[in-house]
Amino acid sequence: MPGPAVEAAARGGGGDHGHVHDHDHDGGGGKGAADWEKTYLDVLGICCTAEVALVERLLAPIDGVRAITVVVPSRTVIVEHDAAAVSQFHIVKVLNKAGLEASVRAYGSGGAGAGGRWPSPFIVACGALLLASLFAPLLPPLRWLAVAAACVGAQPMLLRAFAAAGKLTLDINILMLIAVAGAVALGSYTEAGAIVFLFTVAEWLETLAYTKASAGMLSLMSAVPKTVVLAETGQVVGLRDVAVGAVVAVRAGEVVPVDGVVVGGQSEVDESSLTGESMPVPKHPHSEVWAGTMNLDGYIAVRTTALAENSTVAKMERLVEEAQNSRSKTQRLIDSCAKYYTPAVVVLGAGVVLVPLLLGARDLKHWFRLSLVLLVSACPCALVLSTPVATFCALLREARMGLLIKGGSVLESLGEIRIAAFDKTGTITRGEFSISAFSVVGDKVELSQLLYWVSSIESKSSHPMAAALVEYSQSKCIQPKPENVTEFCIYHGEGIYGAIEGKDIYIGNERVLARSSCQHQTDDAGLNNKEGVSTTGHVICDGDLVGVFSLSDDCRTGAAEAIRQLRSMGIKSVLLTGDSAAAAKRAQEQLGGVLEELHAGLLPEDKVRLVGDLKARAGPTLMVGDGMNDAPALAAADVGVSMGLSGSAAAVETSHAALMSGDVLRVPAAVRLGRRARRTIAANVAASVGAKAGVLALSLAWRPVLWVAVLADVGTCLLVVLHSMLLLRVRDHPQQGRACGSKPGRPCCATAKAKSPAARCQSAGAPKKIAAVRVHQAGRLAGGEKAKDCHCCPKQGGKAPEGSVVIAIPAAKDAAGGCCGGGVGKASCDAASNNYPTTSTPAAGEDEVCVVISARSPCCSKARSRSGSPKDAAGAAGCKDGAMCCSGGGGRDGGMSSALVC
Ligand SMILES: Nc1ncnc2c1ncn2[C@@H]1O[C@H](COP(=O)(O)OP(=O)(O)OP(=O)(O)O)[C@@H](O)[C@H]1O
Ligand SMILES: [Zn+2]
Repeated sequence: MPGPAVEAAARGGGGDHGHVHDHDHDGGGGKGAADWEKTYLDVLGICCTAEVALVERLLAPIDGVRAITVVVPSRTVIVEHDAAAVSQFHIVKVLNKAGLEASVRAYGSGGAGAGGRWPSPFIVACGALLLASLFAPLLPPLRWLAVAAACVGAQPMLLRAFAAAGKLTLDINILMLIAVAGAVALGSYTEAGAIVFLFTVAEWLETLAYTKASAGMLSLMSAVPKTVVLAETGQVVGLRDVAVGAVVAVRAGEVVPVDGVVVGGQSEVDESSLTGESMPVPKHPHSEVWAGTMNLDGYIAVRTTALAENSTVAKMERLVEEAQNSRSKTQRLIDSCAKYYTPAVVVLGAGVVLVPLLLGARDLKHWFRLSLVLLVSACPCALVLSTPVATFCALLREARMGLLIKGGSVLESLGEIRIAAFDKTGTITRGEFSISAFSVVGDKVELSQLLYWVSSIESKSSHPMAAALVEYSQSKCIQPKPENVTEFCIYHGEGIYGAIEGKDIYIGNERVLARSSCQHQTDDAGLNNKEGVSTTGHVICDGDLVGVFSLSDDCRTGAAEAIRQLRSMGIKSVLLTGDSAAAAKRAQEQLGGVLEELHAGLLPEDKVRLVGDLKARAGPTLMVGDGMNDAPALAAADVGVSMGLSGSAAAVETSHAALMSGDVLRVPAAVRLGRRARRTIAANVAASVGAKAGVLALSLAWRPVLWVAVLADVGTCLLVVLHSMLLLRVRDHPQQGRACGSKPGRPCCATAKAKSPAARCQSAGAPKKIAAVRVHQAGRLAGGEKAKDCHCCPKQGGKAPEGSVVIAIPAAKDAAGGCCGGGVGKASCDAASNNYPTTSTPAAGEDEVCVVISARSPCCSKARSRSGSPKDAAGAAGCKDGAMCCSGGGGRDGGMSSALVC
């Protein structure tokens, strides 16, 4: 039996997947041979995976059909076909001839079917006849009514059974019909009627449940209008014909048809279909808007930034579709078991009759009955559905929360996460920088000249800092002229380079200073001491430092709470940032010290390596990031979550899940749901296997009862579906989640409260020492090429990426009592026991300063014994009692968790 959702490339191979149209019939035709169209069909006759093969065998031979996708959980068949060669109605007709009850889904209408709401006349008649037949003890001929009930109710089953038999597929309908025939042959008419009635009623109830689930699916993909109004001319054109850069008009109450930027008017837009966020978002010129969101009030003119088929909502739709088709590990395992289960049980059923028959057993009726029970139990329906339905519901729930998960296996991994790594800029923080200072160094250039250069070059960068710098210049009445920039280049983790008016200009952090071979000793102490500074930037013109600036960025609302929630679930959080140690530190302060580790100054490849280390050290790793520099790390993590709408396209592309809003609290919620889905699947599997085992045990221990077997089969099917649907009702955030996160005006709730002992500890001693960290780092990197040769504490075996700053976080005083996990050596352990940051002097001949800013969790002896090097052992031994452990338990690569600054 094939999987519950199988994509069958039927014809013409897998050509261009990028160009897929929705199923509008009028807009599509006559554009040449390759006008592929996608038709969505509700097919009520799909009971379980058995019908997948049937649907494929029916549709694949049709000319003009390119691909068939069967989504069992939502009973949807998606057919990609050439509209000119084969119409939707022909496809529907073929399916209906096989009794599959197919209908074309109208765009925006509720899913699985118009016919689902009330039981079909067949079911009603079957029930009525069966009820009447129960009076047979009073009037014996009434018992024939039960046979009539079976005949009437079995009509739809018969059609499907014939179609399946014709295609040489053994499906549930055939099995049930054999059981009915057997019951009649045995003279148990009531039982025959009961089998049919139970089966059809259960099927109907299942359909009802599915309808509900897939209706949610469709409301998620809110209907994007097919036509748009061009703002300038008022002309109405087809959505597909809208070019990038066209300006379209969106009136109040209309759905935004394309992704774009507002160029006129203002309004509030409901983005809940994309982000799951119910608060309307105000839009004014320069705001971004997305297709599929609802313009609530006011008129806006939108300049499109993407073709309709590349809009975010179209991508979402494709993602959700693909997610339904990708099978998880558990699902694959179950499917391959199911493949052997049915034939095995059918053979067993035959054997149970044949062997006693050949041996001349007396009680043949008993064996025949047992054989029928086995046949009925041969459908692994509930087991096969146990995973996909739960996955479908969980994915749907996540999507409604604004998190698009690319498949069941990702969901499965999400439930296993042990450690979470967060990017800083744009993930933990808003990525909305404000410039706190911008000054000229030396007298080579004027401020206005400098701002003009910087803003012109930054206009070409998509880094969050760039937008702030451009805006700052504009606020000083200086207009950037990106067209004057003749050369442009991005150095990841460093900054940018641009040539303008014959000048070579570098903008970025200390690394860029080194790159530009600027000999200037950085002297930005004045900037550093300012309250709230996070990042310092440099402008180098033709090898001379000509400007410095500082920017700050606030934490996202709920970031601290999200990390705290993760911690309460046993998941540690670490920070991986390309930004400076000072900025990392500031974020940590704002968060109230909730992060276990900070890693700063990382290049994209360092992030990948650290994610690999986390995986080896702690197990399944979650990575949340937004930038281009996060993309490789997102791919490397077990689950990479990108910040969808605000994040870079590369991050969204390589991640396993995309968060459509800036609400980081969705991350712990998603993990919770992932865990819940795992439990649901486990319970489903247990119930479906248990039911079959129970029927078998009952048959052997007492006597085989057919209707009990049928009830167990269809009953567990129904149970599995209903149980899975509970996932749809999981609440977004637990109560505590919202409590402080939603208070406006506070960047991070933890900062405001500053209740945690860690935070108190920090405010006592940390900031001063932290400044020392930064100075050391800056000093080192400003040294030009030396930065390249310097390894951070080589004793660590190079675990800490070159040039990075690793800081273990101040611990709560009451958490003392651990040990030093290793890597940092004795000096640091001693430092650690002081509970505040300490700088140890460099050992002779070493160009490094190891800084330990204490640590968080007490580590266990197990972790200690694992650290291999004698040096580590010595370090561990030196700080047995009272000393703190380097966070992360100082496991195999405890070096990573220590604080090292060269
Ligand atoms: N366009 C730019 N203008 C000025 N400085 C830049 C620019 N791009 C990068 N930088 C400098 O390079 C540093 C590292 O950038 P990178 O994109 O790797 O990380 P980030 O976005 O700051 O942090 P995170 O990794 O947390 O997202 C920045 O902190 C900044 O100092
Ligand atoms: Zn079934």
